[in-house]
Amino acid sequence: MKLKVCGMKYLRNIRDLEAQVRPDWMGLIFYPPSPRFAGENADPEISKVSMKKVGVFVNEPSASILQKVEAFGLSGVQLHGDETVGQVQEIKEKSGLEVFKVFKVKDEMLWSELESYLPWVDYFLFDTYTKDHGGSGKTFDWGVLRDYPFEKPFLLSGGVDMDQVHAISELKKNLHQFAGLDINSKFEIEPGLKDIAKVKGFKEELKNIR
Ligand SMILES: O=C(O)c1ccccc1NCC(=O)[C@H](O)[C@H](O)COP(=O)(O)O
Repeated sequence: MKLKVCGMKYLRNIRDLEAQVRPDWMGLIFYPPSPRFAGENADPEISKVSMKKVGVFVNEPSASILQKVEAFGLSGVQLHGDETVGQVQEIKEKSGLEVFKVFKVKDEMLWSELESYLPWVDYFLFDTYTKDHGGSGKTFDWGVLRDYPFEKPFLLSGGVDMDQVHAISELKKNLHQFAGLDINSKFEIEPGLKDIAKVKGFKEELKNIR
């Protein structure tokens, strides 16, 4: 299973994550209202970190997204708001980077609404619906994913924690498109600062899931 550690903010914590865990991706939040906002007073050394860095954006104009791609050396873009298919296509075509399009789950999913995004995304990412857009620590009913109709791989997010490893393993048995997890607030000491030992323990657990 792949692992994305989202909401990283501090250079030292990022370096520890890189040295001790090296997940498939780390996420930097570029949404100013978030307590994990990484766009202000960011250490310029963050751009030199060799882990794959995904920028997380909420309804941000494309020009601003592409500027952050350059400034932070991003390898991917996560669109976490109500971005249109047209904007997702524009970001994919202009950046050529990995694109993660997020859909926030309330009670059910209208899968047909995702279909037109398929050509422009590398992964869908399913998170819990919240008015703050993300980082809620709340889990949605994963049963909604049972009838996921596409071959496009997806990441699961929203309050993911250590005690869900068994449920994750069960979900994976029935859904080969389930490619990985995106973790955040359940692995924090404070917003933006991750408990590296806990993240490392989670990655170890994921190794046993096929
Ligand atoms: O983390 C935030 O503060 C955040 C704010 C606005 C948009 C997205 C945000 N996080 C992006 C993520 O990908 C999180 O990992 C995801 O929402 C799950 O977070 P959590 O429920 O805390 O595990």
